[in-house]
Amino acid sequence: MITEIKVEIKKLPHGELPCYATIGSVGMDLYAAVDAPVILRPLERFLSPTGIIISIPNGFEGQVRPRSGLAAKYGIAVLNSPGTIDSDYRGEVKVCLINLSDQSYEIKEGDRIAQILITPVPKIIWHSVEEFTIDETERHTGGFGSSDSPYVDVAAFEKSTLLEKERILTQKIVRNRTSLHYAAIQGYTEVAKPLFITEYVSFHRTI
Ligand SMILES: O=c1ccn([C@H]2C[C@H](O)[C@@H](COP(=O)(O)OP(=O)(O)OP(=O)(O)O)O2)c(=O)[nH]1
Repeated sequence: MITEIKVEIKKLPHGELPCYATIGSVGMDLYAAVDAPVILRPLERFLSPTGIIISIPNGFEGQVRPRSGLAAKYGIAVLNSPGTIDSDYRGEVKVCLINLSDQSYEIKEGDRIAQILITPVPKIIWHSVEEFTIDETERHTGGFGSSDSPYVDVAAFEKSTLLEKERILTQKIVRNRTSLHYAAIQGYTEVAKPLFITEYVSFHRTI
């Protein structure tokens, strides 16, 4: 089912209405509303006008995203991707382009330089707590590439609670037998055993 939402738009003299390139496109192309061609040298950036002003309904945002063709073929990216268009913004929509290639790139009037999506955004009301309702998660505090390593962080493992040890072992056994090995060596076999039966079997089935 397709939901249609009316969004008010003003087309400036130099602008063109963004439109969907195909029936199934989710982003609408934004056009460069430049008076004269602009040469973007390598690593140069340019805030391109688009010639449109939009009034996004409250509860929605505009996202300015790059076009993959421009990126893949010419190294042209949207620097602040995705650009955020606030619902209370009444200025001209602009696109901050950057040339990440080693060749100059020419932007001409009417070029399709980016795409815009209007998407719903819930209003968040912070609810301060001392403890989270759901505190134990598979990721826990891991981030920034933590899931890359198949090995148990020994120091962190030693310091963790039994519940955390179970969590670490569950994750690591599925990825790599080293942690199970470690658990057995360190005498954590009671923890590892029930996990061994379920996780180790499924590990072997998936490889
Ligand atoms: O790619 C973009 C990003 C932003 N804007 C406009 C609409 C947006 O509502 C306004 C502010 O953008 P943002 O909040 O990202 O910028 P800021 O640096 O935080 O500025 P401000 O202090 O004005 O919010 O600039 C654009 O036209 N194109």
